[in-house]
Amino acid sequence: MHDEPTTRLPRGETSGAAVELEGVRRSFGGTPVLDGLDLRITEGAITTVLGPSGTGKSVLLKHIMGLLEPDEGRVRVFDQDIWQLRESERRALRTRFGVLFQDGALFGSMNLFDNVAFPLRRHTQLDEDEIEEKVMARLREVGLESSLGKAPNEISGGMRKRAGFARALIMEPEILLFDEPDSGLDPVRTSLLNDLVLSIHGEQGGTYVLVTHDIHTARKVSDDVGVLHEGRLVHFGPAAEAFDSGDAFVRQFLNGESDGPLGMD
Ligand SMILES: Nc1ncnc2c1ncn2[C@@H]1O[C@H](COP(=O)(O)OP(=O)(O)OP(=O)(O)O)[C@@H](O)[C@H]1O
Repeated sequence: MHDEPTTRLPRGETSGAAVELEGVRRSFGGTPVLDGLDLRITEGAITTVLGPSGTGKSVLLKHIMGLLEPDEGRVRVFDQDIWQLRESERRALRTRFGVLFQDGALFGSMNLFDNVAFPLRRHTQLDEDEIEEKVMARLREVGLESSLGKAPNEISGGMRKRAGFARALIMEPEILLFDEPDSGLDPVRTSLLNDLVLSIHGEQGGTYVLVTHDIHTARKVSDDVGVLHEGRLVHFGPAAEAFDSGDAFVRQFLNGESDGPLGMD
């Protein structure tokens, strides 16, 4: 049984961070994936974490949401150390997150309307008229109101991402996590999705965290950029600075060069 989390700030004071990771270590089968990672995600900002395939970007998102517990280190969400909370409090904290998974993670047996309505039907007492109003508003925002009766396999990859975005927004999350929103999309559709991310964030605010290996996405949408390599952030700061970094790995990765410390393995 836990008392009030010891790391919570005095009432009325906030750190301005939506999420903070401090010295987070996590291994799988003896192999370190996160190796003393520090990260501060500013409330209201769009933060992008870039890194090569298999560096632990998805593992990082799961730590941010409290789905994976670090072997060492702390994760604070809205100034609460989430592993000092009771399970019920942690579950309540997770409802403040929305997630857009790589493939949209839509239910194949449901049309788009029912996919977007699903969290409301499951987690709220709203009646069907109220649900319809909210779902239609979200589908309109992402330009899918005329496809509401379609199944996920009847629409394009870009439309599936947008439907996943609408579903991620439906519970009005304060923090929205995007796991490679651009994977599998061509450059034009990636750019259109990024425009949509920016316009919805501009209208509604909230804290967005994207993980991606697409530097164009990072350039376009980010306030802050972190670069993950070998379990740590080798760079973190305002987007403009990331692209001028003197670090050899950061420069190689962000400029897509074959020459540098990052090899084929
Ligand atoms: N539950 C798990 N059990 C064992 N190993 C895991 C688990 N989750 C992740 N890993 C390992 O952690 C490493 C990082 O995986 P992760 O999916 O976070 O990478 P990523 O950067 O998101 O990759 P990609 O860009 O290819 O999606 C991989 O080697 C993966 O096999």
